Amino acid sequence: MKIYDIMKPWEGEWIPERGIDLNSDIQTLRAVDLDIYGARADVTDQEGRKVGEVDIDILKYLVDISTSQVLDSILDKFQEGVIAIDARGRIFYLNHAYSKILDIPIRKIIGKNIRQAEPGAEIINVLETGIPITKQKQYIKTLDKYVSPKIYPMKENGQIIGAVSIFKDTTKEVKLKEEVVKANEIAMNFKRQIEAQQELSKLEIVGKSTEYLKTVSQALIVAKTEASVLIKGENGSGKEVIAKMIHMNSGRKDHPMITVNCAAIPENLIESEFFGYEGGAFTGAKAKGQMGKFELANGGTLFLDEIGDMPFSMQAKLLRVLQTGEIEKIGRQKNVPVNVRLIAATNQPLEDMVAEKKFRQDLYFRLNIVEINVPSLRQRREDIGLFANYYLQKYNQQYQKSVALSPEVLSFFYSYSWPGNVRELQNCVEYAVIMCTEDSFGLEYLPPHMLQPAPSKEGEGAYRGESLKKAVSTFEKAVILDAMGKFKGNRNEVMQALGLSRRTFYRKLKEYEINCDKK
Ligand SMILES: Nc1ncnc2c1ncn2[C@@H]1O[C@H](COP(=O)(O)OP(=O)(O)OP(=O)(O)O)[C@@H](O)[C@H]1O
Repeated sequence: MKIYDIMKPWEGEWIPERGIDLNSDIQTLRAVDLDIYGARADVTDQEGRKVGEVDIDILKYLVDISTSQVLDSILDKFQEGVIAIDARGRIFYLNHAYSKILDIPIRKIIGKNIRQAEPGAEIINVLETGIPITKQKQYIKTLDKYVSPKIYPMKENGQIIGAVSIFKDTTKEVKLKEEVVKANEIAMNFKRQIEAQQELSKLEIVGKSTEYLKTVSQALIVAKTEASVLIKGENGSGKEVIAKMIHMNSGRKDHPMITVNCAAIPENLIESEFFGYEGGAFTGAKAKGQMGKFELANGGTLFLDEIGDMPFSMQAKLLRVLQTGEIEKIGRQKNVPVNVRLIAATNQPLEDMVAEKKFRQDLYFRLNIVEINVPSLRQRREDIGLFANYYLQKYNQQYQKSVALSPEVLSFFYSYSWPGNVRELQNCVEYAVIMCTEDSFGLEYLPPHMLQPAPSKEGEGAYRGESLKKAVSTFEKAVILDAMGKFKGNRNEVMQALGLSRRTFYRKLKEYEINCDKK
């Protein structure tokens, strides 16, 4: 502060004998030097003319409080910690708040060099660079505290003569804010879980375990975007169910969702299945041509199930469509633009397949913008009872029966590993409802692969009063369902084990309405 900041201006003309220069710095004055003045001192300009007057009492007071002792007592009233170092880094001042916040007695560090007392302290950087540092939040791990430091260089005539750091203990505020954020997150998760549950009941989807609701809420979030989604999960865990949910909650819900099971299409037909062809494009082609899945899904969603089974050559073609937004229809000169959202699903470790060069890395990245994992039934055991009752009701209705679930079967269900997941449970309940001739089914009615069957005389009890044709179909369906469970829903293995051609196999699935064909 300068003298002119506190002087009372003088309007008359008078040249004094002695006065204080109006540019004098108050801090540089000494109280004893002011004793030569009376009650007032004259203030003079550079030519020695009186330009004002100052009250000596006030001036002496201000000179006094600028001594370090007074400053000390003021700084000591601060709740903020203050530390000051000189040009060499020696600590010449710190207040009690500093000592309290950082839990260091003053005597331990006063007079020491900051480089030894606190190596790596930010104030050293400020001393060396002259650039101030302000931080909203700095964590002190050893004390589990947060501070918000403001560190300034002290300069005189452009030279750095020291640095001062002022910081507040913000631990309570930061922790409170963190609590609030956490509470919001919990509320948000809760809200999402409620939304997920509402969505499930709307779509007749079963599941209330936290793991499954998490998957459902992720699906609902991603549904609102246009991002490609890769759904991962074991066979029969419900990947297609999640894909449908994404489609039904997206802006494309009024357009079709077309499902392609990449494993079910023979390699030589896959291109025409995807892109379609013009009439007469090749021998055996339909006269009117055929639309491919991309065209059918235009405006909507294309769900590529078992993407890991897509032939490598086809992967390149798919990638091109994703990059250009156009398809090359067989037999057509001009490319056809398509607007399709892609959802892919796999039960194979695609990352490993990429490493083994069995799956294109560029396509993998393109598909895997968002990844959703569907938990296996083992990972959500609390849903097992729900599913069991849900399917029991469904198949009792379908087969006009009123079979109940015995407690021993239910407890077996909870302990079983369900390698084929929801589909296996569904097939198992359907099988049991078909086979059961009693009011409630016990373990003996479960598909044989799940348990060691009790030895029985061949054919005993096989006749149940129905025609041979009906009995054969019932048995055939049960065998397919059982094999589906045994091979965890892997259709290729089931086909092989049952000695069926791909065509016959899919025809039988259709005929018996076995729910695993992605059509
Ligand atoms: N949450 C659920 N609620 C009701 N049914 C479900 C649920 N999840 C799966 N399912 C049923 O389980 C069966 C298998 O589901 P889905 O076809 O979606 O599995 P997936 O993982 O796509 O199978 P795959 O690996 O064979 O392609 C279907 O009949 C489906 O309706």
